Amino acid sequence: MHLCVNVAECFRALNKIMFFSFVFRKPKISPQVSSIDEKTEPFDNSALLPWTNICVPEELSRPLVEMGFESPTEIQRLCIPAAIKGRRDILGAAETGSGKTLAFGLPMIYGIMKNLEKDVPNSDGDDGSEFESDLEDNEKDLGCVKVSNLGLDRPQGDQNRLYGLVVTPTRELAIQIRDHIYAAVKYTPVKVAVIVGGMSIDKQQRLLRKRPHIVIGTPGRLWELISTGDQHLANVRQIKFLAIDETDRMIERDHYPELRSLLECINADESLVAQRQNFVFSATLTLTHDAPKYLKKRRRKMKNLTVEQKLQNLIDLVGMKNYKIVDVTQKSGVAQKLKEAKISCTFEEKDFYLFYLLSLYRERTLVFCNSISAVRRLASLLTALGRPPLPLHANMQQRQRLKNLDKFKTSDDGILLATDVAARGLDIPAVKNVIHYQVPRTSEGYVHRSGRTARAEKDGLTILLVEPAELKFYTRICLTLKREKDLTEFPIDMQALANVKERVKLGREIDSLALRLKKQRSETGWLDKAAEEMDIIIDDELRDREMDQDQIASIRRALNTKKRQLEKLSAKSIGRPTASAAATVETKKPIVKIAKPKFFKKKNQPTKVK
Ligand SMILES: Nc1ncnc2c1ncn2[C@@H]1O[C@H](COP(=O)(O)OP(=O)(O)OP(=O)(O)O)[C@@H](O)[C@H]1O
Repeated sequence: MHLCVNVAECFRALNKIMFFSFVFRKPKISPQVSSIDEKTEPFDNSALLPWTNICVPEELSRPLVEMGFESPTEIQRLCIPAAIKGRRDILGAAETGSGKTLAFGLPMIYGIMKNLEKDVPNSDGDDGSEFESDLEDNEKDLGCVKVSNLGLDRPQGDQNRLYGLVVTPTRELAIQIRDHIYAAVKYTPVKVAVIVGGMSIDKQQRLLRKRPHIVIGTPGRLWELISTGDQHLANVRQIKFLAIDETDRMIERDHYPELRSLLECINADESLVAQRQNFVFSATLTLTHDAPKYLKKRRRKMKNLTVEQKLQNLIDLVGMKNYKIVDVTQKSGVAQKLKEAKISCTFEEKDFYLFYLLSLYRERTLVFCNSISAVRRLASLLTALGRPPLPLHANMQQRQRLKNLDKFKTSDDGILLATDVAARGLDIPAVKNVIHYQVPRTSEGYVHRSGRTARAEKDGLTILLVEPAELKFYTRICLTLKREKDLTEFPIDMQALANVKERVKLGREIDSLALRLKKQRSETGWLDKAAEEMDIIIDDELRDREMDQDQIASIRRALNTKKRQLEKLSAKSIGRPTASAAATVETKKPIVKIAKPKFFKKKNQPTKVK
């Protein structure tokens, strides 16, 4: 009996550890050490110069060099000295994947290090530097770095107070920023934690009891914990550093009302606001556009802002002072190495083109849809076609979202099929192609979605599937991003497309038969169960059920036939295998100059599929 209990306990513990190992993933960076003096391998200090030259101290430069970051990126070079030396607030705009996280992360960590040096340790001399041994395994995994095992009964000295807050629009982005900052604080006593929705609030409260210096979170969960009186976050008004990533998105009207509440709360006391350093960053911070004509005059006026007006709104809302604006965005609005193309097609043809791209180019690809229902439908179709994608949308369990993201990162030809929840900030290595199954409704959406590829000086391709009803959105994006030329039409092998079309049609049939089967099964299952529970037999019910059984059998037969047909087709090659979609675009015809307003009329007639 005793043994049984122990085995059950072990099993429960194992389950718990496995859950935490991916929900609160331990950053992939090497384990934290408490001091740079503990370094084991000889280190060439001259490698630190590009960083120390821009005021980044050795403790912070060293992990960067160890990660292979030889020198700062442009945005980092322009922001970091002003923030560290000049203690300036920063409004930073730079292309996607250009290293904005460290541009605000490093000054924030530096500032906290200085505060910790200045502030007197607790009376018992505990400076929070003997840590991890006291923690349970899964708590270490929570990303609260080097935390001392303090209880709430301990007085909260400045060594263990909340200094910095980073607010981001999505949970995945918050976790990613935690990982970046975690890597950078390796040789410092700075502690970091992440607080996001969709995960156990109790565990996050426990995490906050460890008193991290930096809390990274999404507005909803942060505000929930602040409102319910969390003791560590009660200090939020006194934070000395605030970073709002993807700020333009975060302050959009009707989005993230909790962020506005949070800002009102922390801006209530003028004297505290004056002591705070603020960082406001986004790739589209300085992007402005003409509001669409269909909007009412007042709404149009509100949307038709100049860059100066847009930034001033941000400055006022966040409560910035002595700020520096650093805008190093490209004229095109997108990353320098990004190739752009489009496929003009009809609504019905989109599935064919999507499957064509995913079959011919077996590369890590992110497909964006505008709605959750589109993600669900395509996930089901692509699975039926034998190219199952990894879905990611807001209605999924957080645990599954993170699991799919992890799987995608490790699959060379993986497909992440996502809504805009994955559009901003996610830094997934080696994404080769971004496909917009539906044209994004805003230019910002296009820039950020496309920015999941061609990051950190790497190459990448973005392809828009444009149906006639979406031309107005496409035009608006081109005009806002000051395109003088129409995007290149992605070259299509028509024979391969015809092969794809046959398969997709079968795939659709299989998908719809499978759905009918599922529906029938659940209905019959319900009748069976109800009859069994009531212990009765009703003739009509029985007759219906028998008819259902016949129907089920016939659907199953049809389904199997279609599956066999698809299997046979799938054994044949679709077309010439091509190494990379980006290389295909290089064989493009000369690009067509944009002619407004008949921009799309002749040149971009949808391609007919035979
Ligand atoms: N100095 C550097 N040298 C090399 N790589 C760097 C450097 N700084 C950051 N990186 C890497 O570049 C990638 C992109 O950085 P980051 O996610 O901060 O970009 P971003 O500008 O915030 O992008 P987005 O606008 O999409 O949010 C990351 O993998 C990061 O580790």
